[in-house]
Amino acid sequence: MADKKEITYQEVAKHNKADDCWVIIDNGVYNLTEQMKTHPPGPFMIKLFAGKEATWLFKRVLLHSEKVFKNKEKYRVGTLKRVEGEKIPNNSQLFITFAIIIIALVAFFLLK
Ligand code: HEM
Repeated sequence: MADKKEITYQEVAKHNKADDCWVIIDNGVYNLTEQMKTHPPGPFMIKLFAGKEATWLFKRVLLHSEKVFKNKEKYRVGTLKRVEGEKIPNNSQLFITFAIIIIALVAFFLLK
């Protein structure tokens, strides 16, 4: 079964481009190359996590319905083979920092 295929982080990290984008959500590895092109807020949100861990933000986006959670299984390429002590990059903090700066700028210009 394709689902059982074990994929190392080293392999995921190679798929870090706009035309070849794999992400990690929980223990699954997903090929979101096609979904990135049609992603409602734009490709940027998914591109930021290309070849990386995306679980934290993916689960917190309230606009991600049950359907999105279920549908993602169609894009699953395998299961992540975790290696003890291996650090997997995650750009959630970068996203949050970026969002806070934008919100602060908007608030500044609206309230001044
Ligand atoms: C602030 C960040 C994000 C926003 C506002 C956002 C918003 C959305 C919206 C509105 C949809 C459509 C929902 C629907 O059809 O019911 C969607 C779908 C989806 N999003 Fe996001 N998203 C964000 C980040 C991410 C991230 C980080 C990932 C994974 C790396 C991701 C993966 C997906 C996937 C796989 C779908 C389903 C696409 C499909 O089946 O065609 N999103 N997102």
